[in-house]
Amino acid sequence: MNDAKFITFEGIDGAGKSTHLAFVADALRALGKQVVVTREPGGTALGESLRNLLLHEKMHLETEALLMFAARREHIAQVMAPALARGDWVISDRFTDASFAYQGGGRGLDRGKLNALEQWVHPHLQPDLTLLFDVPLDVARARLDATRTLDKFEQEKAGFFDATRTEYLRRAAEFPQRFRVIDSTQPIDAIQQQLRALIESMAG
Ligand SMILES: Nc1ncnc2c1ncn2[C@@H]1O[C@H](COP(=O)(O)OP(=O)(O)O)[C@@H](O)[C@H]1O
Ligand SMILES: Cc1cn([C@H]2C[C@H](O)[C@@H](COP(=O)(O)OP(=O)(O)O)O2)c(=O)[nH]c1=O
Repeated sequence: MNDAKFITFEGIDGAGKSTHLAFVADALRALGKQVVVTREPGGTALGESLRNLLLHEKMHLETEALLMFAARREHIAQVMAPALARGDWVISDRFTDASFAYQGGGRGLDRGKLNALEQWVHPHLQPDLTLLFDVPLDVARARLDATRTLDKFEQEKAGFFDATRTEYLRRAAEFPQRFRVIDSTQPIDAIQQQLRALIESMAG
């Protein structure tokens, strides 16, 4: 039986997604699942080239949205769809909710255009579970400042992340059946306990 599931990790930069990705993958493997861990933008050779442009070059807002979806089209064709078809679990560090949150919320691109791109690129594919790591902006900012050199998105101002976070939370309310909002101000251990329980219930 193909019990493959598609799980996405979302949140503003510094919320803690990457910290928990490997944990969830390991927990699933311990339950006997084959797991593919991937990320967006990226996940394929072409997608990683597009990621490099997207994270470092200035471009028109619509170019940015189109390239995000171009990378996604390739990612679905080469990695996600084949993995799900053979029964693997797919865990992606970001997916289309990020386009709605960053290009839509953060940059103000019309949601209708994003809906059209989503309908074009993946009319039938949606995550089974989307983990939204939610933190106030000042917490995320302090975590980023402490740990890394900032890319194009991470250098955006508070207003951008405020709008990004608001759009993520709006989508979580719109699609409650697949979203789980994780209070990412909790200690890492507490979050992982919660994630373990979720994964165990999902993996049956
Ligand atoms: N719950 C947490 N409590 C304290 N620090 C955290 C927590 N989650 C993540 N961090 C730290 O914050 C930084 C950014 O986390 P990261 O997982 O890279 O965020 P993201 O992938 O969402 O941008 C890392 O140094 C990480 O160790
Ligand atoms: C997938 C996606 C990512 N992004 C942005 C969000 C992030 O700032 C950036 C890269 O994501 P991410 O992999 O989370 O960055 P990092 O490795 O630094 O944690 O791309 C969008 O703006 N739209 C999208 O559709």
